[in-house]
Amino acid sequence: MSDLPTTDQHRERDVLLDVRGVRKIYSGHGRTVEAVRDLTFSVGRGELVCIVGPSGAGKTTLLKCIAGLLEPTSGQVVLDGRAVTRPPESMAVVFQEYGRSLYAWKTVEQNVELPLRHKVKDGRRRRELVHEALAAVGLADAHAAYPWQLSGGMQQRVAIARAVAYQPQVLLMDEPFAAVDAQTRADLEDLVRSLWRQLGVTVLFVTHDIDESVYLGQRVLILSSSPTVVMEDLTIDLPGERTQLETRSSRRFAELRHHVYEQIQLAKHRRGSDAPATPPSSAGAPQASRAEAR
Ligand SMILES: Nc1ncnc2c1ncn2[C@@H]1O[C@H](COP(=O)(O)OP(=O)(O)OP(=O)(O)O)[C@@H](O)[C@H]1O
Repeated sequence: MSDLPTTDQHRERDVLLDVRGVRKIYSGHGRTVEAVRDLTFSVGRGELVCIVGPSGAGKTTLLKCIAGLLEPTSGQVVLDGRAVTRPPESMAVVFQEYGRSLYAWKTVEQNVELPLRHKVKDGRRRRELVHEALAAVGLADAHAAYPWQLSGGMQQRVAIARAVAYQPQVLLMDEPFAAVDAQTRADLEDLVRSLWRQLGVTVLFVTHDIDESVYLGQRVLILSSSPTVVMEDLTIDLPGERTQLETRSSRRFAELRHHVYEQIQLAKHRRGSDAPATPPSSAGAPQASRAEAR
């Protein structure tokens, strides 16, 4: 590919999240696994950054370290100038398994309100936030339903509403749409982009799906195989206004997608120990169907 911008030549930006040399080694039961070797990158305030990498590359591990749910073996995560040592109030996480993250015996409204209870003491303000968040994800009418009465896509909307109601500075999403059908997934992708634009929240989105990463992101971080490093930090120079039909059928989308696909293929065989700091960009025809980084 001719002119792929890498984010090394970054514009000046206001860094909100700084991941500095994060390494994570799991040990126990006579086994040690170096899941993440050395991850360094930053995310600007209000950016939407996607992370793709081969299966087992340590994406979930990284997100847990960022969320303060896991302690890195070495390195540091800094949020707005402060080291993250436990889950920060200004972060919310949406996981893939919406079924397990919602309480079946609580209504939609109660599920969204729950994490707010310790953050917003004023009950009226809490209910306002809950209703605004449900309206923002198109579920205003479902507030009294129970999760099990909703489709998978609707349940994931509830999980997103819960994160949005919390008014986070940073929204972390770990393969949030992996378990829904293709049409629902497209709708939820558009929902994420519209909430991001509307709320000005900073989003870090982990996905296996190469098309999804290019469609959603302003940048895509491509990870190597485990032990993991950032192989490439790619700027997605598609227009800000994106639509499933037009954006995905544009030439630039195909070029970017092709490039990420190719890097992921390389990443599968390249471990952190031998990934170059800034790999070259390359050209070629787009791959066929929706590509997965597995
Ligand atoms: N609690 C744990 N204890 C030991 N090893 C672990 C633990 N969690 C993850 N690992 C190992 O760390 C590596 C990275 O796992 P992780 O789940 O972070 O990768 P991933 O990129 O999110 O995977 P996938 O794409 O398949 O979801 C894997 O080799 C995994 O087996």
